Amino acid sequence: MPPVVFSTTSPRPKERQFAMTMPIDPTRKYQAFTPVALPDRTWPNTPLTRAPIWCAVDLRDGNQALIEPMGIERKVMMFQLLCAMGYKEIEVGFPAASQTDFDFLRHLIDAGLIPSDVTIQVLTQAREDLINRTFEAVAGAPSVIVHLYNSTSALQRRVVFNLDRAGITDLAVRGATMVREGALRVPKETRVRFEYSPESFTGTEMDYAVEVCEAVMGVFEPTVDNPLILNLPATVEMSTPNIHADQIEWFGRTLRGRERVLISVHPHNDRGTAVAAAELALMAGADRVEGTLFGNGERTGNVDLVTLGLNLYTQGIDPGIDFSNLPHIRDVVERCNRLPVHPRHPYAGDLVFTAFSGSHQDAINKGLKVMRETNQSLWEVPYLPIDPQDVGRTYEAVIRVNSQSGKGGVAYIMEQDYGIRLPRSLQVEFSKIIQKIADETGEEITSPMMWKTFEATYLGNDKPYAFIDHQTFPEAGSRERLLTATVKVNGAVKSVDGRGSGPVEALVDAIRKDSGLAMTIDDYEEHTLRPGSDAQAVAFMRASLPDGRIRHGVGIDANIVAAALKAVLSAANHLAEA
Ligand SMILES: CC(=O)SCCNC(=O)CCNC(=O)[C@H](O)C(C)(C)COP(=O)(O)OP(=O)(O)OC[C@H]1O[C@@H](n2cnc3c(N)ncnc32)[C@H](O)[C@@H]1OP(=O)(O)O
Ligand SMILES: CC(C)C(=O)C(=O)O
Repeated sequence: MPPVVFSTTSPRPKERQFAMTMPIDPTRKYQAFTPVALPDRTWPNTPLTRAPIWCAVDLRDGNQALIEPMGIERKVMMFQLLCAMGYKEIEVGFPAASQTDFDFLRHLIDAGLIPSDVTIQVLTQAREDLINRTFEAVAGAPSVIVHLYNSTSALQRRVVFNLDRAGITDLAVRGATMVREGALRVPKETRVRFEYSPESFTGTEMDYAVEVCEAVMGVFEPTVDNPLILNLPATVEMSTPNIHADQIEWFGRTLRGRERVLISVHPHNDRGTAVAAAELALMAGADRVEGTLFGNGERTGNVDLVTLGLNLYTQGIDPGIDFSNLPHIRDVVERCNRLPVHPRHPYAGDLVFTAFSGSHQDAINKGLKVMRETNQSLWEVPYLPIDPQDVGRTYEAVIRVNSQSGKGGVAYIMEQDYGIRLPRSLQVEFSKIIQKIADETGEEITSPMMWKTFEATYLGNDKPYAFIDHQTFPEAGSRERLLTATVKVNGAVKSVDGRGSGPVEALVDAIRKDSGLAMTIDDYEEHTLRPGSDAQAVAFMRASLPDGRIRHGVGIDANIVAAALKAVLSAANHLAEA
């Protein structure tokens, strides 16, 4: 497979690179979109409660926009992915347009690759030769939607077809008639349904859009049981999503025989609001959505079916599509399209479950902890609109550390990756060390880098004192214990003696006698690193000098007393350095 490309554009001409002033007066070059008048719109008060009928058009609209259109192998891979995810209507191509599309369709049919509950959809223009070829291509398929389109917008009527409204209606009606007749020629076992798109619907006067669609309905004679799909494409997204929703509601309210059609939408993303447009269109009465995985498609793309589906899911609505292995879905789509999915793409991007910033990390960390501790099923974690595990991601990359991070992020990684629950005051101290490194390097601190720093700072700081062994003895006539520790002092092995109520206090006493370091232990915590009999213990000491300076020490050992004594020496070494 060729590598996935991240840049598909040529470099800009040099002289334009730094020109920051737009030379054109937009008030003279562009005009505001004229909305349809719908003051009594009802869609704003109609929440979404169920998934629409989905139609995946990756193999047609997505494919026609690729730098390297898919060959049969990639097409089969995409088709099988879409089927596995649960799409039941899949536009597989424009079979009359290219031999590859034709051959792919024949391969799907002849090799029996179409599941019995999946309907394939094929696109054709309103041209006799193309329609005839389309029917050749679909013969033998179990269930087909033949999708006829012609542009109806004022602009295209004028510049592309040089026809008036009546001329375009005539083109559509003739096309529909040819499609209806073509359907009579296919073998009986192939169930044929029809779809008509007044292409460039968003640039079409609404009264004319209704007029041409009613004329096409007159040919297909749909019924409630065998409805015609009227697909209303935002071939070019031209307005804010609310205006698009007004168009859809207006169309549905005006069309005669609304109950005999399924209204489908097909948003493109020219203004970057295709998802919103689709959602509001569904509120406005659309029954069906055509789109592609991750929004591949002409120019800025089609509406993204993954985002739409998971937006429903996160509102507690079953999208009817399986997104449980989104990394795999993304991988297949990237291989088929030879285009990358952006790291910030909703739900699927590499970085969408990752927090670098301190306050986000802190909140996520606390949220996950509450979820764990309370065993609650309702997902409520700050900054994470969905549980990453629901889409096949892990919590591994949820928190990553750079100069924007705080103690919460550091604590999370130390616990998650190394099982070390840093006490709060040590979190503060260690995160400052990490932040300094991140600031100085300007880079991310990966988990192994963090561990190396932790090790070097707290476990490997062996000057002047390094622990070797210890023994404790009761002291006759006293409740205190005597301790003899074998240590290295700046590399030389030596015994030091002290007394105290326990081994920790006794070692502090021994150090004071040996070096004069007037250290006291302010706090002490210890926990096992792994459950089991050979578990290691990790001990944390917070120690201070009389002048108020505070330092921490950490010790790890299979013996809990030895772990604590190592932590005392680690803290002593830091204080000696201070
Ligand atoms: C919005 C969309 O995505 S629509 C789907 C678009 N997809 C594609 O175009 C991909 C596949 N297309 C193709 O391979 C080619 O365009 C073909 C095979 C379909 C047609 O190729 P050609 O015959 O060379 O026509 P070409 O596309 O250059 O020209 C378009 C002609 O068809 C006419 N036309 C365009 N759309 C339609 C239509 N829906 N119905 C009838 N005629 C149409 C145009 O007016 C123009 O006519 P003219 O030759 O009299 O000026
Ligand atoms: C053919 C139609 C549905 C289309 O692809 C579009 O308008 O974008």
